[in-house]
Parts: sequence; C-alpha cells; structure tokens
Amino acid sequence: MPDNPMSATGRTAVVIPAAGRGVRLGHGAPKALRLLGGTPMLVHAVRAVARARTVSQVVVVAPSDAAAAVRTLLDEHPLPGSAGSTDVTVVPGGATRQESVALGLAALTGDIDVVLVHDAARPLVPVETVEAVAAAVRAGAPAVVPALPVADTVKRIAPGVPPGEPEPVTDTPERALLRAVQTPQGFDRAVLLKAHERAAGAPGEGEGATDDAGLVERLGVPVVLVPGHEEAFKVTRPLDLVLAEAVLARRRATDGY
Ligand SMILES: Nc1ccn([C@@H]2O[C@H](COP(=O)(O)OP(=O)(O)OP(=O)(O)O)[C@@H](O)[C@H]2O)c(=O)n1
Ligand SMILES: C[C@](O)(CO)[C@H](O)COP(=O)(O)O
Repeated sequence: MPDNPMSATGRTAVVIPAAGRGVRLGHGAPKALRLLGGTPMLVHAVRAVARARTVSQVVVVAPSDAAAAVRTLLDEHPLPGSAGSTDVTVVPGGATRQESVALGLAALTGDIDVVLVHDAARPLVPVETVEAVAAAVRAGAPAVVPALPVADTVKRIAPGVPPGEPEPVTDTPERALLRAVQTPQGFDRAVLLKAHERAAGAPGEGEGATDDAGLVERLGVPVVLVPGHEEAFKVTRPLDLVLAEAVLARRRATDGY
C-alpha cells in the first residue's frame, strides 16, 4: 500500500544533515550528539520526523569521523510504536551542510519520490509541520518551505566591513515581506537532485546558499511557503539549548512526550 493516499507510486524520505560541529553552540561533542533532556539531539530529530505517517525512510548524515558511533547510538534508541518500521540509514557527511545533504541524497532508495531535508539542529519540530510540508509536495508543489514572519526589523549592510568596525547600513527591507525559514524543506526528488548537481557541478554555483530551497530557486523552479512552527527553531547558540530544554520539559509534563 502506498505511504500516502495522494501518491500511487512513490514514498517519502527525510534526509537529516547532522554532520556539523556546532561551533556556535560552544565546546563539546558535535551538536547533533549533545544531550537534550538526557537524549541526543539527533535522536529527538529522527523521532520527530519518523512520527510522520508519510515518512518511510530516514537518512542521517553523520559527522564523517563518527558514522559508526551514530549508527550504534540510533540502534540503542529504537523508534517507538509504528515509527519502528521506518528504515533508518546512516552515511558520513561532508565539510559543508550542502555537501552533507548531497551525500544523504545519494543514499535514498529508488522508490522515493518526495524528499524532505531536516536539520538535526531542529529537534523539536512538531509532526504536524512535517506532515504539512510532505502533503504540499504530494499535492504538486516542487519545493515547499515552512516559514514564520520576522519579529525584528532587518537591516542590509555593505559587504567587506572588517570585524569590529561599525557596519554601514545600506537599506531596510520591508519587514512584512520577509519570512524566517525553517526545516523540513520538502521537494520533488528529481528537482532537489538537479539543484544539488548544479551546485556541485561548477565552482561558485552553490556559493552563499544557506538552505536547499535556495539552490532550487537558482534553477528557476518555484518555491512556496507553508506556516512554520515556533517550536521548530534551530538550536544554534547556548540560549537556544536553554529554550529547547524548557519546551521539552513542558511537553514531557503535559503531553507525556
Ligand atoms: N558540514 C556540515 C555542516 C552542518 N551540517 C548540519 O546542518 C544543520 C544546520 O547547520 P548548523 O545549525 O549551522 O550546524 P553546525 O554547522 O553544526 O553549527 P555551527 O555553524 O555553529 O558550527 C545541522 O543539523 C548540522 O549538523 C551538516 O550536516 N554538515
Ligand atoms: C536550513 C536553515 O535551517 C534554514 O533556516 C538554515 O539556513 C541553516 O543555516 P546554518 O547556518 O547551516 O545553521
């Protein structure tokens, strides 16, 4: 039986780039292996996406020197309930997020036609967000991104200012037209593969793209936004970890999470 009623053929996979060092979070193990509520952040992220009924394969992209350790870690934390049937593959990552995602894409099984890319650093994404992104791709959008309005006013600055120098402002984009984007970002598999192949194919092609949708935009393929979720925030700096611990404690107390 297909994993989603909208698809007669393909299945949905999630690639989880987890090969970053977590420099901005500070010293310690690679960020994905840092504990959140006593459990590695990566385990939370895998559970979060595998909870989605539509997801049948998860590819974890591990730090290149820790792929075997990550495999062991995931075996020690089996997926609960019906998520237990999800196929979880581990591959070694690359030097950049973009390279790591490309390595994850190479490990997808042949029958996958919808791919979500989800940061291990967003361990608390609600299952509803994962399902909404996958459903929008299944409904025909080639690239779907969860996003939230921006709370701060954003300034653009001139490039090339040395660190420590005052940064000259060039303009103030209209805030109502800005969105902060999250993951999982969802794609038609062929579109995402083409975007990554183009980025890897020529020097400078993928430069400056900080997310996968940015690479797809460079192909001229339309990208659409769906509502993101405040709890899908990225654990980047130490204060984010404090917030993540608080959200997790609340879920455990109120939802039996
Ligand atoms: N070479 C890399 C770099 C990043 N990532 C992953 O991409 C996601 C988003 O990256 P980020 O939050 O920037 O993580 P880090 O690169 O670890 O953070 P930092 O820049 O502070 O070192 C994370 O899940 C991270 O593990 C990856 O798979 N491979
Ligand atoms: C993909 C992303 O999470 C979307 O907001 C973000 O661009 C990743 O940036 P990072 O600097 O690699 O954390």
